[in-house]
Amino acid sequence: MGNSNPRRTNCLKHDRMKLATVRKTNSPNSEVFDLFVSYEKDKTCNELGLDFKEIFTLPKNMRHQNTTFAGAGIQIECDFLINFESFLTVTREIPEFDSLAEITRSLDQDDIFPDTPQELKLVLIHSNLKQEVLYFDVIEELIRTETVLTSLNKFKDRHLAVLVNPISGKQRGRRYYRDILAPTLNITGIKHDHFETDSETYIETWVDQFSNKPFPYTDIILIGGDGLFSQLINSILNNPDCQDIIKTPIGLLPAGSQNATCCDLKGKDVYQACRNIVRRPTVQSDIMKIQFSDMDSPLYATVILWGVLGDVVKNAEKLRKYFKSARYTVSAAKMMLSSCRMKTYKCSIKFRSDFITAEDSGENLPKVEETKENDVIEGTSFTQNESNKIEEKSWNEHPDSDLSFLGLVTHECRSSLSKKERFMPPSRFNDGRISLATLRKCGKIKLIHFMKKFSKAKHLDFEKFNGIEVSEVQISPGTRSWFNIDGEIYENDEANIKLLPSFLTMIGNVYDK
Ligand SMILES: Nc1ncnc2c1ncn2[C@@H]1O[C@H](COP(=O)(O)OP(=O)(O)OP(=O)(O)O)[C@@H](O)[C@H]1O
Repeated sequence: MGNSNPRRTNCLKHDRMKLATVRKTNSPNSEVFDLFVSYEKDKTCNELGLDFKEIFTLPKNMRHQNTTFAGAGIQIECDFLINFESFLTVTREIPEFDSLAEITRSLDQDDIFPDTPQELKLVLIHSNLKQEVLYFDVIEELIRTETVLTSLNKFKDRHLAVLVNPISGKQRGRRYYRDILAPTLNITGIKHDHFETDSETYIETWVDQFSNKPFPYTDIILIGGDGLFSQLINSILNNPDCQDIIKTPIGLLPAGSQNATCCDLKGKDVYQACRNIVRRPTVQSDIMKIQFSDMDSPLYATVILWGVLGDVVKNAEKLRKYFKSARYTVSAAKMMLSSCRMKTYKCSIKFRSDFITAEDSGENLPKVEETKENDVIEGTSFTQNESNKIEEKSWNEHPDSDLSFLGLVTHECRSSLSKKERFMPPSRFNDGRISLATLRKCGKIKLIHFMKKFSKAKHLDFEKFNGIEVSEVQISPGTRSWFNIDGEIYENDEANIKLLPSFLTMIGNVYDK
């Protein structure tokens, strides 16, 4: 969220560069301030670099004291401070949200000295769309400030495809688009086309239209949940004429029920997710390729759940209409309150832990021709070649076979429904590992204890819980059972899951470990 607390006092933690002398009103008699950007101590400050930390003003007469105090840890009061984490952009005019396109155009013009005299002012905009106006006396200082601050938005020529799922989660997708993303994109001059899903197959058809054509967008932005994201990557990767699209950076706005993918890319807060979309930091992200024993095409996912979690999600889908994003909780509660004993989920698990880079994997798309050959398996899965390959490799037998659940994830899996919950706290999108989590069979009371610890991300030391890092897994329940693949449900009796490291370019940041 935007942080513009005018009296924060820690700006001297950083070194700083003065940009200009400014006033807060356009009256020539108003109080004068010095405007600074700060950057981390001991780092070289590159005028057009991206390492700035804060923008702040100090009363002009504090300048000398300020120099004396630098580094001494003495607290002084900034009159105005914006953390760069929340700073969105800077414009020349106070934006009116219906005429934002005009403002963008005026910013794009090269003639920075307009014919008609204008007020020398800049409007600093936070990611919560709050604004701060600064008036300048000297045009050169205004331009320098504008140049330094706009340098943060380094990707200018972008054209976004924004896809909104209006039924995701609490059905806030349309509102997030209309009230938050669209105005933000307009302010920052980022072009976009808007699409709204009207059926479960919309995404697939949308991707299909670009078969064998140049993809016209620089970024794909999804306003929805994890299911929408999963649908997008599967629609791209399972269409041999569109696989090149997977190179496109994908950004998310958290409008779904859990939004694990978006939360783990530091986008739990919708404004923060929006800021990520504008600034466009990217993370090369791992995904898993899943080959079911009786499905022709593989699936791609970041989260696979099996056992009680597969069943809970399957039953939750029937409750979507009435309980929306609370459906998972209701489905779990129903299972716990039923008179039946907890089911034991039996399966044999084999895994490998030889970690490879994207180059080694030989599956780093987009090599469209290669993908056609290797990824779209003709006929039944596990062709002779493929199964021979599996046998040649050194597989380890997992010690647990009577389970409550099994989970495979390529990221932590935070949840927008809970503050602390994280399925696999050490896992990161870009660590080149699949985290394999198992919970040995337990009764309802034990499971409740586990869930209590789980909700605080303190479950890693739970006696029946086991978490390991793997590169490939074979799950054989023997009988057909439910697999939850990124929130979608598939019934099968065997799955081979392989890590594709650094396969996707996701917009966002990962949390430090
Ligand atoms: N207009 C629509 N009508 C019906 N279903 C749709 C429509 N648009 C998308 N879908 C389907 O909705 C499903 C779920 O979408 P999404 O992941 O966005 O929300 P969610 O399930 O509420 O959130 P999460 O996945 O975070 O739990 C997707 O599988 C998608 O196919």
